[in-house]
Amino acid sequence: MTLLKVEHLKKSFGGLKVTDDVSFSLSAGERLAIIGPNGAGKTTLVNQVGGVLHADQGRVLLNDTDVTSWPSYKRVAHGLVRTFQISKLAPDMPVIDQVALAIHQRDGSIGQMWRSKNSYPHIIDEAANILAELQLTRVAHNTPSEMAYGDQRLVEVALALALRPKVLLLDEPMAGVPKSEAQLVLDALERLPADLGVVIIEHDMDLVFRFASRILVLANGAVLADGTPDEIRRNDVVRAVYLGKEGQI
Ligand SMILES: Nc1ncnc2c1ncn2[C@@H]1O[C@H](COP(=O)(O)OP(=O)(O)OP(=O)(O)O)[C@@H](O)[C@H]1O
Repeated sequence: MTLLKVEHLKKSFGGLKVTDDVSFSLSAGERLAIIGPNGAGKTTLVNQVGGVLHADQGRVLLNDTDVTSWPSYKRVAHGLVRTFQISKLAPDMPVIDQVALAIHQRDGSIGQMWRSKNSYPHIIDEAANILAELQLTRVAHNTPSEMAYGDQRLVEVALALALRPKVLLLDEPMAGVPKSEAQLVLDALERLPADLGVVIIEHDMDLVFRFASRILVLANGAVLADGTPDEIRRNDVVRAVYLGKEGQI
């Protein structure tokens, strides 16, 4: 089942074409990595898909509904949720409360946050389950300011999952994560719900080639290649333009 369709998106900043006729689709359960050199247009593309930025031309379809003109909050309500490269966590609030807040936001029951937690046990249970799926139970009652950076990035994923996405856009989940914590993040990402469609922007090629079922390579805003990790690894044009002639992948 196709969850997301991007058709002929175009975006320019002044004379600079940053998205140049990009099309791709994403099915339920697919893990699509978008890779490309710095400045290739990955973030700009994901911003247009998420509705943070509007395309000059082209369409974005979510479950066959044209959402091109929709603001991001409306796309979120229809199952398209993204995380950001820069942390948006509240530094001093226990993470289980932050996840509960996201669930309340989703359900339109934010007013209940002022009551005792005993009055919304189902929400606290759901928050605890989301954290458990990401192997974050051990830090559920910690605040981000006292957590390892890799765990903080996973809490961002937990907040996104609390919104019950069908499509999750992950913007560089490994950015800033020390090598010693990388395995933990990858393990958690591999445990994301099987039917979720995931689009990931990532520079860490270890993660990309282990996590992705398909890879879209961008260069100068245009699609250079779209294929399975094996096809991308063997693609001479990708090696020459992006990965270096020796092909470090
Ligand atoms: N608001 C803006 N105004 C003008 N130019 C912009 C703007 N946002 C991005 N650009 C330019 O668009 C191009 C694509 O940027 P983008 O951030 O999408 O690339 P990227 O592939 O995500 O890069 P990186 O891997 O470094 O994050 C770059 O040349 C960038 O300088």
